[in-house]
Amino acid sequence: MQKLLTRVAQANTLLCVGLDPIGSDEDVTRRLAQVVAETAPYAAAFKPNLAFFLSRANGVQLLRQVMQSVPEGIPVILDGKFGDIANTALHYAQFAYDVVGADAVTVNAYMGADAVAPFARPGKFVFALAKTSNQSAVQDAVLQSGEPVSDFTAQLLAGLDATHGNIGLVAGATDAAALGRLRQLCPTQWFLVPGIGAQGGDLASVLKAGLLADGSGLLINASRSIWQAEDAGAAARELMNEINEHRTVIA
Ligand SMILES: O=c1ccn([C@@H]2O[C@H](COP(=O)(O)O)[C@@H](O)[C@H]2O)c(=O)[nH]1
Repeated sequence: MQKLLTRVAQANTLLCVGLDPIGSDEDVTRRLAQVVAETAPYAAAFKPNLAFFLSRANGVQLLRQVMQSVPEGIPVILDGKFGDIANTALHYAQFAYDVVGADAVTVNAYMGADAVAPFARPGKFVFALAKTSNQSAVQDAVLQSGEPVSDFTAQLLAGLDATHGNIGLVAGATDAAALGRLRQLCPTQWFLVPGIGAQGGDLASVLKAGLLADGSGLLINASRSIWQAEDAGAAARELMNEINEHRTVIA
């Protein structure tokens, strides 16, 4: 969290650059280096999605190469959506932190607190899925108590953050109303927000619903819209500026 806060303050950005590489091994190696170098000045964080690396024979090697190319001081969130019993989760955590060297991970909170806790190592950070950006998200299901699963999960994650101090939420940009409810339930935690760009989330509504009073608290992710842009640096800069315009209005 300290690394993220320092980066956000120094570079004045809430943009998370998603790395979902597609193409031949040769193209991907070159494009990854290019996208990281061109977007780094505008990135509060990078988010490589593990699936796009594991689908290649040299995936873990490529991921470690990416880690080395990220400039010092920019946090890397490994988007693995890990979720298993604690004994197994411990091994996923070792992979993410010790093998890859990530600063943070995404975790699936579906299996409960003990599945999240192994990732909450001191000095590391966890973004746990609370409300995903896909249309058929099961977190919209309503419990007998009358609250949606997403809100129940958010309360679980607020409790975990009170214990560990390093738990944030994943909240999709495609449902700003739900994101606003999560903000009520988790008034200080950081949210990682995918769904802007290719998935059509509305940036203004998301920022209005989720920004903290000091204009922080959200990491806005964009993957395909940057990866596929002719000029990745320009795409990142434009999105960062758009986010900052809204931050100025809201703060
Ligand atoms: O609810 C979620 C959780 C994670 N993701 C991931 O974020 C990026 C989004 O990519 P775009 O190209 O910007 O749509 C991708 O890695 C997803 O797996 C998500 O979209 N929604």
